[in-house]
Parts: sequence; structure tokens; C-alpha cells
Amino acid sequence: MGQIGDHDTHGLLVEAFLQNNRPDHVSQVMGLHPAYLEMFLRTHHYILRGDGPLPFDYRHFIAIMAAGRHQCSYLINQQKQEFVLQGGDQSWLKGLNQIPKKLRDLYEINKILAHRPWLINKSHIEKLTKGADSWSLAEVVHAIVLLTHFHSLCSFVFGCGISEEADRQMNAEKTKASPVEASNNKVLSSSPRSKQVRDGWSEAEVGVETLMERMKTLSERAQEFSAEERAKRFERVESQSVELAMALPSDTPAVQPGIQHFVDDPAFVYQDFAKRGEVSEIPTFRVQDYSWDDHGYSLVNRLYNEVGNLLDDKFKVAYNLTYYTMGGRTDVDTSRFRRAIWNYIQCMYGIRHDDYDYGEVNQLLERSLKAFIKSACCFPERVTKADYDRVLREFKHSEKVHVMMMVLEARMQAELLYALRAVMRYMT
Ligand SMILES: CC(C)C[C@H](N)C(=O)O
Repeated sequence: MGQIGDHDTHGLLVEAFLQNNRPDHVSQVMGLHPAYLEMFLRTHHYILRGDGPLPFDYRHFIAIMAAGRHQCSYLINQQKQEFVLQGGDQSWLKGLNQIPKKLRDLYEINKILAHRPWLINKSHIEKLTKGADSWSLAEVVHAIVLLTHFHSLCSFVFGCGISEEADRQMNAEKTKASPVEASNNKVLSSSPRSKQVRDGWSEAEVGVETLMERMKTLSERAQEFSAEERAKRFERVESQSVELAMALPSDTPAVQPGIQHFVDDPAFVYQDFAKRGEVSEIPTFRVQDYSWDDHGYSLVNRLYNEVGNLLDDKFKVAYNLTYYTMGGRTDVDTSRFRRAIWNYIQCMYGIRHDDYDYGEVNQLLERSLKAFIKSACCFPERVTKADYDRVLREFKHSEKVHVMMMVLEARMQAELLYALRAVMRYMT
């Protein structure tokens, strides 16, 4: 009596979770776009807590492995708590060498999907589904959805400066410094870290006025180009993205001691699709041959009940959401700008929309914005709050968050397209 038994510890954890994590930082920031937040949370809760082939402890551990690819301690800690709440075996939290072989086997596609999704092929799926302790196809699809969801959520977390704010808040609580109000303003407040100005990031921005003029001109003279010209323009944007890498900070932070047991082969990182080198027989991924709408969506639905629908709703909101505003101006048709962002993101993963003129990407997205988007997508762990503050200066916070939300979704869709195509090829 009076002792805290296992059951009580469990109760305390539940309580702590409810108090500390709801609403968590991610929901607060996404709350700037309620229509999107709703779709996001529906999927998030369903894949972690809803009906599905994978046991709950597996789901949270997969989330931890995924967040580990970008060293996102914020998400890792959150998912560790949930893992414990679900009664997960705590010895797994000692690291990857303590987990069942079946989970360990997933690590290969975790790595590939996070950084070079074009490398996934049907043999990866085959390996998982054959032999002792193997995965069912439904389980593989559930795992793929979890992996891609958490990889891209890392982009959002770092891209919006959420992790720095969460860390600061934790430190403040530890040292009993002034209580940090978890308001949106605070979450997005400026960080003292990383004051240095990086090459290519500091270039003067063209500004909203010019951007609006360019969008207008583009819609007035809707030009038709030949298929070859369109392909060439795609390749140009792709190879320019390689040059952009020069301007990017190349310092991957060393993996923090607290999470390194969840990270294997941290040196495996994004490599430009255009520089895929020896494996260059890998062709550009053409959306006309395999698209979310026509192929991915139904495959997910078939193997993992309703999830195709949930993802579809989420992609649609992310792609179509608009307030017809731009940096304080109203009644603006922003669709060209938003499409340029979405297609640029997928271009970095070698995905081409055949009917799109990639020349628009260069007209509408300036170098500093491209560099920021590329960082947030491919190297989120390198993005600092200061980077967030420096880009898109004339835009509102909610608009920057809007861009990050597109980064999350376009990236997730890109990873999913490659993964699902591999599943489809394995099945046929
Ligand atoms: C990303 C933003 C420029 C989007 C814009 N505020 C819109 O409502 O469409």
C-alpha cells in the first residue's frame, strides 16, 4: 500500500502524456490551417491507433526508427512515450540491436525511403515478405505509410523551427526559468542560434509584387511547348538543384548521444537524383505512368482498409488549400506559385509531371526559397529557426507554415509513389 506499482506508473505516464503533449507543438503550429490540421490528425491517429495489421508497439517503434533518420529527438521522445503507454517492451528502447529481427529487417527500406526513395525495388518487398518472421503485404504497406509519414513530419518539425522551441521549453522547465508560453507566436519566435549568413540564402528576394507580376504574365501567355522542350526544362531544374547543394550548409550535426542507438548508418543521406551516377539506369519517375490518383490510392486502400481515402483527403487539402492571399495582399490566384513549390519538391526526388512547364519553377521560386525547400525536404536536421526567419520575408508566418505543409505532403507522396510502385511490381 502507498507504493507506486506498475499500474500507477502507467497511470502517471498517461497523465503526463495528456498534460504535456496535447495539444503538442505540431498541432499548435498546424492549427494555423484548421482544414489541414483536421486531415493531418485523422491520418496520424488512424495509422497509430486505429484498425490496422500492425501491433501498436510496432507502430510506435517504426515511428522512432523513421524519425531517427533525421535525428528528430522531438518526435523520437514523443513516440517513445507512446510506445511505453502501449505497454511496449522497454528493452527495445535500448536500441536497434535489442529489437525483434522482423522490425530490424525494416531498417533497409527505412533508410532508402527517407533519403533515396528511387532505389527501392520489388526485391526489397520480396525480402520482407519471404522466410521466417516475415511481413504480410498488408503489414508492409502499414509500415510504409508510417515510415513516410514520420520522415516527412520531420521536415515539418525542423522546417517550422518546432524542435528548437521544444528543446528550449524543456530546458527552461528543467532550470525553472520563466515559464514558456506555448503560444504560436512563441513557437515561431526568433532563435539566437546560427546567426551566420549562408551563401545563396542571403540574396535579396524579388518580393511579392514582382512575384505577382510574373504569375500574371505566365497566365496571360500560356505557351505550349513540345514534349522534348518540356523534358529539357525538367532536367534543367533538376541539375540546377545540384548546384544549389553548394550553397547549402553541409554540416550534418553529429547524432546526439540520447538517440544514436536508434540510428544506423547516419552517413547515408540524400544524394541528388541527377547525380545518381552508377545507377543512372534508374529513369525519371513519370507521374503519367504511376500516379497517386490512378494507382497508389487504390493499392493502399486494397491492402490497408480506409487509409487510401485518408491520405487522399490530406493530399487534396494540402495541394488545393488557398486563402487567395499573398503577403498581405488579397484576391490573389496563388495556384501557380503553389504548384511550382509542389512540383519542385517532387522534382528533387526525380518525379516528373509531364504536363507541367518546369520553366515556371525558375520564374516563381527564387534561389533562396529553393535552397530552403531543399534543405527542409532533404536535410531537415540542418535547418535552423534562423533559416526559417530569413526566407520569404514578406510572407506571413501562416504562409510559411503553409509552404512547410506542402513540403510535408509533397515529400510524403513522393516516397509513397516509389514504395507503392515497388509493391505493385512485386505483386504482378
Ligand atoms: C503559400 C502561400 C503563399 C499561400 C497563399 N497564402 C494562399 O492562400 O494561397
